[in-house]
Amino acid sequence: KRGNIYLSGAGPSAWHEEYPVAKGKRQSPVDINTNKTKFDPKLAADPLTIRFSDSCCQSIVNTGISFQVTSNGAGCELSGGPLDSTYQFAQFHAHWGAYLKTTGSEHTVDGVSYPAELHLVHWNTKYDDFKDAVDKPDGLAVIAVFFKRGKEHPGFGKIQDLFSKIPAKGAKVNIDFEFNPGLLMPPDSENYWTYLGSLTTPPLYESVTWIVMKEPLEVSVEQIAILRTLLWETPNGVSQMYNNFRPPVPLRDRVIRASFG
Ligand SMILES: NS(=O)(=O)c1cccc(F)c1
Ligand SMILES: [Zn+2]
Repeated sequence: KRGNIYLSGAGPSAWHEEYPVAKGKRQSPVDINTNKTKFDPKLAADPLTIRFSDSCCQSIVNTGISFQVTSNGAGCELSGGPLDSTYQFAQFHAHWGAYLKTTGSEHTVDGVSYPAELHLVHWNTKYDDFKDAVDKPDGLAVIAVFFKRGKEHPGFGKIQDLFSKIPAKGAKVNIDFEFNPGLLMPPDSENYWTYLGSLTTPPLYESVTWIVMKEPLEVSVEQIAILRTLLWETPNGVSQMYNNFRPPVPLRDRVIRASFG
């Protein structure tokens, strides 16, 4: 189906036809070449403040390109570090690869992919709401957390238990248990890279301050597989959802800063 932005036409490499900004100066994701990142003591001096709450996740929806846990943002705010304003939590979703493949994440580190990447999306409260913020240069802040195969993550498993209830694009269910997205942060969330980028899906607005956690979060190999039990439409009909990631694009005239030395 035309609707699948990763599988219709030539996929991400064709997005520029409809969204010329795809070839812009601050696109995402990028490869994080750790030989070229620059430690910024200012980031260490003003630590990132990440606040989540037990009651901030209302529902989960199949967006047709990922799952999305949506929040009213109550008590979930992000400030400090590279941010000059307070950003409010809006949603989290993820991107992942195919069975037995190592690809799946959007950002890479020294050319290496992780099997999946979680995005926790926040909007700048200087704007009225997410929709107003989404296309402004300082509109969004997204925390990216790499998933790595390892021990099971029961917290994320609670969210994955809902996947069977959202089998198709547009399907949505309420989350009637307490879930604190803080569970999805890696043990050490002080070490991160940050740079100015964009949404990684159309419309690719250049509105995101990226905060990429250095430490991955461990989830089990089964949990990586369960991501692929979500379904999406493809040119050959409904099938398992995977490879919903944009590969890295040129860094252009940007330096990725590190909060650690
Ligand atoms: N994948 S992402 O850059 O986090 C993203 C894409 C589209 C909308 C949004 F709020 C976040
Ligand atoms: Zn994303």
